[in-house]
Order: sequence, then C-alpha cells, then structure tokens
Amino acid sequence: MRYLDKVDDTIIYFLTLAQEAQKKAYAPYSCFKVGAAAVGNSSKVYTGCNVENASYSLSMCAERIALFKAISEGESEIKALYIIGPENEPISPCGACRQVIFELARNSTIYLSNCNMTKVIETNSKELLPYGFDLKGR
Ligand SMILES: O=c1ccn([C@H]2C[C@H](O)[C@@H](CO)O2)c(=O)[nH]1
Ligand SMILES: [Zn+2]
Repeated sequence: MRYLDKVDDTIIYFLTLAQEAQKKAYAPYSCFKVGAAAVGNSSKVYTGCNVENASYSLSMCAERIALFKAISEGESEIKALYIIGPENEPISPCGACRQVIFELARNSTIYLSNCNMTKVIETNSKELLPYGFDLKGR
C-alpha cells in the first residue's frame, strides 16, 4: 500500500471513467458519491457507482457493481480496479467490498483515489483483506 509519487496518464484515464460513473451515483441518503472502474482481462472496462435504498442495508457500493458487471459480462479475471471517492483523502473500501475484491479481483492492482486524483494509493486484495475467507484454494 503506497501513495503514488506520480499519477500517470493511464491511471488518470481510468480514474476519469470511474469519475464519470461517480456522477451517476444514486446516494440521496449519504450524499457520498463513489465511482469505480474494473478493467477485465479482455481490456474492456466496466464502471459502477453506488446505488442506495431507503432500506439502507440494500444499498450497493460502486466497486461491487463494477466487479459484478465485469464478471456477469464474461470476464474471468480483473486486471485493475479504480475507485474514486468524494473527499480530499482516498476512498477506503468497506469490509464487504474487500471480501468481494478478494474473491473476484485477487490479483488485480487496485487504485484508491481522492476526489481530484491528486492522492492515489496503489494496493491489492491481500493488503486490503489479510487472511480473507477463501474456498478457492481447497
Ligand atoms: O468504497 C466505498 C465506500 C462507500 N461506498 C458507498 C456506500 C454508501 O452508498 C455510501 C456511504 O457509505 O458510499 C461505496 O460505494 N464505496
Ligand atoms: Zn463497499
């Protein structure tokens, strides 16, 4: 887990796609809009935003929507996952998303960005969720 010294153009490109999705977030309860972009092995990009519900626990996070879109469209592996939050510090995925990332994006590079892409953390599934629950390795 490290802050990037320089945020290169490729990262800016994918974070911009995540930011476009972030604008579509449906977050009337938290007013906390998040966007994500998952890059599949095919190099196709799947974006997501958080979608909330009056029954709060039915809300879904941006990164899970992006990952579920990718898998449901036939991607078998995710190369990279970009997540952009609304604040001045990089977004920190919730515990549920960390488990889903561990399942579906285990070998991905993961980028966590603040709202204007000036602070970007590079990390991976095992740093986000040490000793994650795993049935694959049995
Ligand atoms: O990494 C995160 C963290 C939070 N949220 C959403 C969930 C909820 O809709 C709102 C406030 O927690 O932000 C995400 O989509 N991704
Ligand atoms: Zn989450």
